[in-house]
Amino acid sequence: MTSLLEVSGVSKTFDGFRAINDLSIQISEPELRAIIGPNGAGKTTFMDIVTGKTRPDEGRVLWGEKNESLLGLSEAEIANRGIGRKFQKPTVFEDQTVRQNLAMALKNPRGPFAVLFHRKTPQGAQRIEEIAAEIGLTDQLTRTSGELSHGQKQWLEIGMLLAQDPRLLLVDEPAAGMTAEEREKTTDILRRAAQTRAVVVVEHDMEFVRRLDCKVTVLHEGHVLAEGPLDHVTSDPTVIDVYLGRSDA
Ligand SMILES: Nc1ncnc2c1ncn2[C@@H]1O[C@H](COP(=O)(O)OP(=O)(O)OP(=O)(O)O)[C@@H](O)[C@H]1O
Repeated sequence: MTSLLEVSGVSKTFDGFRAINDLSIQISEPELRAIIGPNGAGKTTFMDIVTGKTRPDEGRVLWGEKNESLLGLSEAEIANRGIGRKFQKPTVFEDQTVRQNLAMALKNPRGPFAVLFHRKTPQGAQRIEEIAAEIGLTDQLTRTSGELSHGQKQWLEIGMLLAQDPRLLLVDEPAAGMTAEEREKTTDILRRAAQTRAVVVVEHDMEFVRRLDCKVTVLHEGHVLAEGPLDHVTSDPTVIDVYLGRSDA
């Protein structure tokens, strides 16, 4: 495991309020990491900073073997480096089939016409089958995406991100609105995806985080409060005090 993303000493103030406060987080490759913390802890802002949506006031965000700074890059440039983000709400093309959605998302050879022709190549078709298997939608490939359940749409969107072959996948509250069975399948998908890449999951659902069975980072007031296995962080008195004991946890 080598360090893929290194966030160090990052701070961000909004209108005098310090949402991120001297935050340092390192993500390896491959790795599955869960980030938990009470409302307002800075989880979304952390992802906004990594993806270039929000510029920090200070600190470093370094990427890859060459320790490239992501801070001067646009959101598109950062995405091109191999950072994919899954927002809470699924955004698949509802009128298109599952196969068409995956075909559109496949990483294509660069060039103006490659996108048009790529879909028809045998490699593209094979990759679609592989991704469909990875997200458990093999038997849904010909279905119109709008007909899928909420969970299936979430998996399709994860598949569309996997099609881009990201080195780091940021996933925001994947379990929200899912049935228990869907949540279980989602943990399987994320765990599998994290065997070959870095996957960072922001989640409130503790049972979901437990099933992810990975290193957990607890954020509080924009700072890392505790880090380690779930049992370790959940037995930390400060974590219990600020997070687990609260009704919004
Ligand atoms: N663009 C912004 N302008 C002003 N304040 C902001 C902005 N973005 C975030 N904040 C504030 O920064 C703090 C951290 O917010 P953030 O959304 O990162 O927390 P979070 O841990 O993701 O919370 P939640 O679990 O509720 O999604 C909050 O107090 C929020 O109100």
